[in-house]
Amino acid sequence: MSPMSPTPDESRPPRTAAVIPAAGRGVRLGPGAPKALRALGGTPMLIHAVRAMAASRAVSLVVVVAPPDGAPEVKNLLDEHSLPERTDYLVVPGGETRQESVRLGLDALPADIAVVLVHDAARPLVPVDTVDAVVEAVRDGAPAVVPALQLTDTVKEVEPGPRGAPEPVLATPVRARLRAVQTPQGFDRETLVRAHATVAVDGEGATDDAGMVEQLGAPVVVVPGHEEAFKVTRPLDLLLAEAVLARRRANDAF
Ligand SMILES: Nc1ccn([C@@H]2O[C@H](COP(=O)(O)OP(=O)(O)OP(=O)(O)O)[C@@H](O)[C@H]2O)c(=O)n1
Ligand SMILES: C[C@](O)(CO)[C@H](O)COP(=O)(O)O
Repeated sequence: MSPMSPTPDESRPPRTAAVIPAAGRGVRLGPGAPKALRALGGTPMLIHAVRAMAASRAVSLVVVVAPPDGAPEVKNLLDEHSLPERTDYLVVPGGETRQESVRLGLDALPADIAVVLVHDAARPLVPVDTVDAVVEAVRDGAPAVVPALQLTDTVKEVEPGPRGAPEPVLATPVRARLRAVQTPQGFDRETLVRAHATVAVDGEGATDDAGMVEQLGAPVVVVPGHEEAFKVTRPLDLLLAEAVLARRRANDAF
C-alpha cells in the first residue's frame, strides 16, 4: 500500500470510482457557460457524462470536479436530474488545469476505492460497453488502460510556427502505430495517485492521465475505443453530438 493511499476498511470489498473533470471553460467551443454545463439535447453535457459512468454496474461512486466557483450549482444539477440510485455522487471544486482538477478529484476518494476511471465531462456519449471494457482490463491486472481508435487522417510532425504561417514538416509517423486516445481512462488507484503526486508536467505535456503514468515507467495498455466517445471541443462537435443523441432517442422510442 502506498503511503499516499488511505487505509481501506478490510470488511468492504474494493470499489471502482469515476472521477469526472468538469471544471474547464470550453474556450474552443465559444462564448457561453462552462462547457460541462452547456445543453446537449436539453440536458447539461455533464449529466450525460455522469449517466454514462453510472450506467456501468462496476462504478459505485462518481466524483464530479466542478468549475472552481460552481460546486453548489453542480450539486443542484445532480439533485435535479434522475441518476441511478445504486451509485454515490460527490462534487468537489476543480482547479486551473485539467491535471489539477483530476488531482482534486482523487483527493476526495474514500479509502475503499481500488480502481479509478477518469472521464472527461466533454465526452458525454461514451457507450457503457467501452466503460466496462476499461474497468475489466484494470481488474485483469493492467495498472493503466486507455480506450483509443485507429486514425483515419495521416499525421505529420511539424516545427510549430506562428499561427497561419507554413510549418516545416519534420516527419510522417507510421499511421498503423498511432492511436487517438479517449476517456474513460482506467487505473489502479495507487498507480494514478503516485503519478499525480510525483509527475509534475506543465501544459501540453500532460494532456491525459495515462501520459503521466507512462512517465512513471508503468505499463499502459490500449483497448478499443468507440467513435461515439468523441470529445466535444469545437462547435462542429456539438452539432455531431446532437445528431448522435437524436438518433439514440429515436431508436429508443421504437
Ligand atoms: N481546469 C480544467 C480544465 C479542463 N477540465 C476538464 O477536462 C476535460 C477535457 O478538457 P477540454 O475538452 O480541454 O475542456 P476545456 O478545458 O473546457 O476546453 P477548452 O480548452 O476549449 O477551454 C473537460 O471535461 C474539462 O471540463 C477541468 O476539469 N479543469
Ligand atoms: C484526456 C483527453 O481527452 C484524451 O484524448 C485529452 O487529452 C484532453 O485534451 P484537451 O485538449 O485538454 O481536451
